[in-house]
Amino acid sequence: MSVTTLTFFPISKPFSIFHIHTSISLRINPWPPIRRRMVSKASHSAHLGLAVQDDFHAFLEILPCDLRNNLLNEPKRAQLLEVILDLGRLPEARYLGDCGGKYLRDTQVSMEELEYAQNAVGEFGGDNRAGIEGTLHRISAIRSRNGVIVGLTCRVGRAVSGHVDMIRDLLPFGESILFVGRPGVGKTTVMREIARVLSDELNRRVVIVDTSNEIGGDGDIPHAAIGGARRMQVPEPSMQHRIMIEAVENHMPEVIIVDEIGTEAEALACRSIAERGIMLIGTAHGERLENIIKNPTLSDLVGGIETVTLGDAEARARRCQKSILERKALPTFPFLIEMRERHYWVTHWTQRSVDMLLHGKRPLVEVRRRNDQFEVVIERGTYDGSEI
Ligand SMILES: Nc1ncnc2c1ncn2[C@@H]1O[C@H](COP(=O)(O)OP(=O)(O)OP(=O)(O)O)[C@@H](O)[C@H]1O
Repeated sequence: MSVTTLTFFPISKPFSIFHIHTSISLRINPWPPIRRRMVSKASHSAHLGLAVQDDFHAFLEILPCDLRNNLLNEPKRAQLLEVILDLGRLPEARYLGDCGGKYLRDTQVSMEELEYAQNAVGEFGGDNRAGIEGTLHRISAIRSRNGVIVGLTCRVGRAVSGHVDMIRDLLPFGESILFVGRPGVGKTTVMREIARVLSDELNRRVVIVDTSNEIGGDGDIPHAAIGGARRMQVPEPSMQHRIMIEAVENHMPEVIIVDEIGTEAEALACRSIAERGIMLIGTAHGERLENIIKNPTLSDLVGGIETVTLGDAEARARRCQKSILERKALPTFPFLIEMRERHYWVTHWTQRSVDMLLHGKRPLVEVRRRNDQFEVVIERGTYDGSEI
């Protein structure tokens, strides 16, 4: 995969988020002309400036007894992503970033231990995922050919508050935002907090279409982390698009939040919802904007692409080939955020970035990151995307 680099404009004096955004119309140009840098202080002060709640004891309950103490006393507990239990193999803990993985004991996982874990969690859905009632943890199963569970990936779910400061300034405008990034980078976690901020602080009517109960947690009463946002459960993952439309038709939302947009039907449902003026907050698989542009199923989210044949004179004037790629329509999501790391995000104004990438140019983007004081710093830079 090609590496994307960013070059920054020099930083001048700081601006407050409020000052910058009150005077702009996002549909015309989201980046104000003289912005170089803006800073917001993280509003919470527990782990690294964020308030993190992880219901860790409930997570430990589903694991073999001898692993519990081991994990409870682990100094890297805040970085723990998931515990892997595979039949006949050593149980493993996986940590964020460079921390890697670690075996938790030197005896293999037994069938009894897997059965114990299965009994301790809720029912597995069509996507082979289950949860622990009242928590945000996600348990995913691997089955044998005859349907028996032979492996479990137990992911720690956390309610984090303060993380949304990375994009808090974008939320009041009601423009749809698509998050992309590698698995585990924190997309679902931030969507949960966005749901809370939009419903409780900005008083929007928010509906979460929660396909595997990952955003609102397991059980029929959603987790407090989503604030006053309402949550619609989805009986089968293949019905996600239908529930999205049902949410709009029956519950009059101003905002729809949906994780893992992955099929053409879901992409179409997003377009139809956006055309009704409803704000969408979603995630899609892919690490970069280019991945979405090149993905035939998902490219509609960023406007879609088509091949256009130019006349001889036009091609000569533009100094390009006669067949070129153009964006087909307005993007469903005016903003696309590449979550490169938990605290390092690249924000695209989708329409302009797609056009420029299709023309072989490097668009201007906003890089949002936390500095050493854990403040959010926003800088503008040119994006060095790979060739489309
Ligand atoms: N800001 C944060 N602080 C602490 N832990 C976090 C933070 N963001 C995410 N996590 C933790 O990282 C793990 C992965 O987060 P999350 O499920 O949100 O990732 P994701 O990008 O949605 O992954 P996937 O694409 O696989 O669903 C979880 O255990 C979550 O609790």
